[in-house]
Amino acid sequence: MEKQGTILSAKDLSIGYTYGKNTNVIASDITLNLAQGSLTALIGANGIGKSTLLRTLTGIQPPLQGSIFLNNKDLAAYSQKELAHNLSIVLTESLPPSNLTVFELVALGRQPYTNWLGSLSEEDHELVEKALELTQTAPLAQKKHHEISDGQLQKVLIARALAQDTPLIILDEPTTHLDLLHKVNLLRLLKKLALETGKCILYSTHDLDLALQMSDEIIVMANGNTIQDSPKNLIEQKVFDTLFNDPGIIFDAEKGGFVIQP
Ligand SMILES: Nc1ncnc2c1ncn2[C@@H]1O[C@H](COP(=O)(O)OP(=O)(O)OP(=O)(O)O)[C@@H](O)[C@H]1O
Repeated sequence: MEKQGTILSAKDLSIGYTYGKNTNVIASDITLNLAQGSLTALIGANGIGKSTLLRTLTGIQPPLQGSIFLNNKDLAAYSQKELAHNLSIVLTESLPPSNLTVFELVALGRQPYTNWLGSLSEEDHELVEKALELTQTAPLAQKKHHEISDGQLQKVLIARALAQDTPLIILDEPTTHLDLLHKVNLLRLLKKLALETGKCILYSTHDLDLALQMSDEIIVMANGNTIQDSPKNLIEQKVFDTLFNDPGIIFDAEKGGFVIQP
């Protein structure tokens, strides 16, 4: 039985790649539970398997073992259209060249609901405008998307996910390319959206100090195991002390951040 308010859960999950008869297991025994209205960070060293896990949780690649449930239904049983009504994905990759305005880009989030001509109903228009407002990108609406900064584009892509109106939003490294101020602003926005709209938001990041301060929960991928808990509990369990396997990178539990010994 799933916990109340659970949007996404995985049990005894193994993730990785198969080539013919060979299997490369990247991580196994992953159990996680993401609730409505929560902001969860996914952290771990380069190459540990964060993107592989996100690709598996979004149905882009199948799990090697175990089960994933989205809104109480097996992820494998979703059609593409149903999935687009339940899950939106924000990637950091640059967008293909186009002349779309910010409004048009955000309106693409309505595609799973529009008719084959892609014309927007009144409700679609309202949802796009609301998404622009929530992300404070309404003043950019008529600009071409290639005329805005990286920080603004991240917000616009989040607006597109909001316009898609799904209970779960997954973001792959949304703070990459941003300076500290814009990283903080983006995480504040995600936290506010989780709180005010009740959405379940999962994002991967290398900004550990920020993840510790801004997230409700953290999923830590480390060699051999994956743990999910609140930042406070993870600090108490000393999970961060051995994250990098380097005696010169020390976690200072009092400051709640990493200290480097040169
Ligand atoms: N398409 C693929 N086919 C086979 N192996 C892959 C593929 N993509 C990634 N891998 C391997 O899976 C492992 C985990 O990679 P992944 O990209 O999931 O890590 P990550 O934690 O997201 O890394 P980073 O923080 O550097 O983005 C790596 O050993 C990588 O070489």
